[in-house]
Amino acid sequence: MLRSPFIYRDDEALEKKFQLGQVRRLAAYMKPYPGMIFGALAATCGNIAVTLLGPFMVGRTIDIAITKGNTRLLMEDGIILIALYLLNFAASYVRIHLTNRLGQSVIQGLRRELFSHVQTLSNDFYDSRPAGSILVRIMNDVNSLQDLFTNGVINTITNLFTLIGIIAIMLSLNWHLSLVSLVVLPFMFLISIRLTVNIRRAWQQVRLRLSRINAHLAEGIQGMRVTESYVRQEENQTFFEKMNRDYMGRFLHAQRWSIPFGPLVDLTGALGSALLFWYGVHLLRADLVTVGLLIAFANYLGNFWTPIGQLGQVYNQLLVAMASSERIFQYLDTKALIADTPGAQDLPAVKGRVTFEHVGFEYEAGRLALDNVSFDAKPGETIALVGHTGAGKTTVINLLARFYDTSSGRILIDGKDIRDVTVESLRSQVGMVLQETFIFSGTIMENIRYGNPASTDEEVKAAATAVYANVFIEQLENGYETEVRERGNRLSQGQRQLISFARAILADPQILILDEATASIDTYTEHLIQKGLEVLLAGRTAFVVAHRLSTIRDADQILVFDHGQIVERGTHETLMEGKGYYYDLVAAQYRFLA
Ligand SMILES: Nc1ncnc2c1ncn2[C@@H]1O[C@H](COP(=O)(O)OP(=O)(O)OP(=O)(O)O)[C@@H](O)[C@H]1O
Repeated sequence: MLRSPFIYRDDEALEKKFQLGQVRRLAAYMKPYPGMIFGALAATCGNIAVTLLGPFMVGRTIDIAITKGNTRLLMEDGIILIALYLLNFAASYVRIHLTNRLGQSVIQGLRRELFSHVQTLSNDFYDSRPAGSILVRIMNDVNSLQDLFTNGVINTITNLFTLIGIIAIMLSLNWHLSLVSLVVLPFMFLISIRLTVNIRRAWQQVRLRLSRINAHLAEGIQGMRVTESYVRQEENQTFFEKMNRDYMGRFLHAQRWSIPFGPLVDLTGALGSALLFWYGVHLLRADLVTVGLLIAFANYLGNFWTPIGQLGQVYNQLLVAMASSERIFQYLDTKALIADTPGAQDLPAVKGRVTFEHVGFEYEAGRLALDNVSFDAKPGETIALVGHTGAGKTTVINLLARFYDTSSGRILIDGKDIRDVTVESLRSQVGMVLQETFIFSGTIMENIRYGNPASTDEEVKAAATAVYANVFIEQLENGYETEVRERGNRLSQGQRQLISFARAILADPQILILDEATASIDTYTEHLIQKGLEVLLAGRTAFVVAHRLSTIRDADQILVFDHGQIVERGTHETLMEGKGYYYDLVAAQYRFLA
């Protein structure tokens, strides 16, 4: 059986208490659309008018036209009623159209803002949360605000006015009868608020179980190879079935809450009508009311339910929106750790000198990942960074690309502190070839062009040819137009690395960061990579987290890291002669990779 570590972390509450500040902040998103709001409100006035006037007209028709046999008036009232309901239809059409447009516009704007903000956030943000949770916020949390923006605001105004209007008309027609009719009102409120809260919570639990199943499935499918190799299918199946049963149980529980809702509403409505007619008949006998008035009251009573029910719904939507918007605002309020300092200027075209001056860095307070690191790389040099795992090599390149800022010391490019230049101008001149080359869905051509979107097909092909990637690309069934699916599953590690070389050539940065792939690559591709690498490194200042002895051997400087410090430096020859740390490292790690 899989135990607790495999139970997914439901880190987020599904609803939160009402908070006025948050509501105000949400409401501000509707500000850019005054036209739609006023249009929808105007249309809603049409609906309110019909709800208020309809029963009154029916009552009048019964009393004056039908009871007294006035056919002319009957015709007139008939035409007025038809006109009223046509108006209602037109008003509803316009209102629904406008509120949907409003809801979608707000949601689209919010999602755009969220995505563009998340794109500016620094690595520390992505380090601390799984991609799935970011995705959920941008999609699900924003979606869950949709109802509120689409119906919430306009419906609340409509419903409040409708209720006040109905009560006012009823009181003005006959206050005795009004009080009797209003007896059921508190029960209606109670059912609407209490029951729907429980129903909502029950369905939230269902959705939670469903998202756990989804998370488990996603992980299960991604990790299928590991599952198969450890023969863990049966355990996985048991765990999945447990989740499945849990989901079913929650679904049936939610159903049990939902089923009585409709009948209870009907029952309360029927009780109200019974009460109204029971008392009404007394008044009728005493000639205090007319039949028409009684029927008008019954209609008004029927019209109570919709606004009360909808107000209950808005209340529910608000509680859910509080939780979702809190999470959304949390992201929007997260400041990018790395941002342009005031007065930052563009980094001029780089020559390629890179200097680290007493650089120290800690990811977490108190744990130095780099400690007093200094070196100077001249334009065009290749600097190999070597050391045991966790020694600090990746940290050096993370700081150079300014994914993080140094905790102490400074980094200079051509003598300029990288914190004084704009992040964009820095990153556009520092190319990166990472171990795990990300391949986007699309063709090989598009994937290479990612390095420089402005390049022509010929330039893409020239770049691929320069790093010997053309050799394997031309053997694919559609050459450069071959579709590679998400993450490039159909390409080998070596082929992906060649594509990333071509990308980098196309981007043509003066400073290049290269994290060599460690995966074993067949000798032929290895040979291509070797030749491609020479072309790629030529004429650029390159920092290579090297895993091939050949790359290290050709480097102008080798920096040997241990526990965040440079413990040795020099060329392959001088370091080997020294028979120190590097010598041992090569003997232990790189012997077979030569
Ligand atoms: N995002 C992070 N948050 C916290 N600590 C980190 C983070 N990334 C790295 N570290 C820590 O910083 C230290 C240096 O890590 P770094 O990734 O620079 O090592 P490395 O030499 O590149 O190792 P490898 O060869 O395994 O990639 C390690 O102790 C590591 O645990």
